[in-house]
Amino acid sequence: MLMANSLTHIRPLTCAAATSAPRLVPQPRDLIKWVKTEGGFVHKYLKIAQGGDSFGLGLVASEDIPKGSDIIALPQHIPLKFWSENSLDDGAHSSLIKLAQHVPEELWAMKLGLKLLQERAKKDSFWWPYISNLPETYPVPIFFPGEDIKNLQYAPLLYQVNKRCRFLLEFEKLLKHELENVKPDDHPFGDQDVDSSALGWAMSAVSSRAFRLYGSKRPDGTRSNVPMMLPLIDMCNHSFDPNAEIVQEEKNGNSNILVKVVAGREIKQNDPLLLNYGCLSSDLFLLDYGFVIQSNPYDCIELRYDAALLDAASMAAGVSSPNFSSPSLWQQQILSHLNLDGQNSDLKVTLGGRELVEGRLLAALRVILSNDEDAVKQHNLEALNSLAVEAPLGISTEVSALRTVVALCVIALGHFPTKIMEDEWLLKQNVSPTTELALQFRIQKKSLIVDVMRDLSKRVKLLLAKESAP
Ligand SMILES: C[S@@+](CC[C@H](N)C(=O)[O-])C[C@H]1O[C@@H](n2cnc3c(N)ncnc32)[C@H](O)[C@@H]1O
Repeated sequence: MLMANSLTHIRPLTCAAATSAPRLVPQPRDLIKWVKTEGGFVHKYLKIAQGGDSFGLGLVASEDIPKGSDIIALPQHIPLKFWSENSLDDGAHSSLIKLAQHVPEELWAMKLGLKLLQERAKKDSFWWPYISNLPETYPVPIFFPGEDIKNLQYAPLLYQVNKRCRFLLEFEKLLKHELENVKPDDHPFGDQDVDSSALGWAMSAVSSRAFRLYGSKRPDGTRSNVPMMLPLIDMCNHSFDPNAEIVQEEKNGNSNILVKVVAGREIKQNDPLLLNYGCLSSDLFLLDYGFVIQSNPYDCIELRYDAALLDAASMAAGVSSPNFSSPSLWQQQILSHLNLDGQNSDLKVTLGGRELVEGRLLAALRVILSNDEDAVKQHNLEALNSLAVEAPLGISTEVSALRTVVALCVIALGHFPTKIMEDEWLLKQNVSPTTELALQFRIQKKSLIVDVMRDLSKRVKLLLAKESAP
């Protein structure tokens, strides 16, 4: 928690503008004009406006825009990438490359963030009109006060937040060490100090705004996958039901790839332009983007496949002597096929999302609770993994398996220190924006568990009704 506290404030660079999303400078350049001046295309009915409750700014149609229209097109030199066509091959660039080598692949946003910081520190950066339009702060958990990190109440997310905070603090030290004796001309940040707060700002700017798109062609004809910041396009807010999409268009062979936003359907006057950022869990939306989506259909909760816990859950569900802790040899073999047993097994399983119960967990429950080797061997793993395949090992095994999951849900809910009703009450008090996000997040997690329980209980009822039908 202390680590996160130390990242609570980013470098105070400017005074905040009177909008819900203060920008790096109070009156930045007109982004639409800049894109047009640089040879980009912007639809005449597009404007930047307040994006709705707590969305910050967004893009809005000032008149109806027909389906299929090009709305924005950026020529190749406008997106900000780690390797840009217009990067100078100088000492500062080589120092940046060296620093980037210390960033783990999973924190790719920090790598592009280094480039963003370099451009932010440059006096005459080509991208300054874009950078000055970026938000001054990001409501992501690495900047939450310690109390609100605790308020998230969900261990897998707390783990990720702490990991990112630890990385930023370590990286700050590494940067100081590596740049100690660098000549001012070779300094990647124009001889300016970069601390963990500035690194956190850059990492969050990238994680909340960058898109991974096709890069230039490799010699074998395939294209690399390159994260890039897309000025103006990144003013679009998110929806799982978007009205626009990003397409890449090759012009003149390989030399110029346009990145475009095209209307996926008619966009009515005053409608916001919305893109789908991806089918992501609520953990990623909060960690990378700093917002919480109500009833996210792609959210799930993580559990550990733990034999003792499963025995306890099964007994609570009415199974007389479950053998998760002592599976027979044939059951153990199936568990290793499911990667739930043996060296390097992956014991992280999930509930929720499209699958409702992760296939590997469902198959393990069915197999262990069945105890009938012949019956199990009549099915392939695909069938055992699927909730859509109803009761492959008989109704009584299926009921035991589903009830065990319901009991697991009860146990998981018990790990949260507060109940949904208490959280909802707290949300109605005058809480800070970060407390509000933490409360919304944990309400969503708990609601997801309740929804899984409700769905599975319904399935159990239907199965029992079928069993007792004449
Ligand atoms: C790519 S930027 C979009 C432009 C941004 N609203 C701005 O003011 O610059 C992504 C950020 O917009 C906000 N945002 C986008 N979609 C949202 C949504 N559906 N709900 C809440 N906030 C959203 C979040 O702060 C997110 O990190």
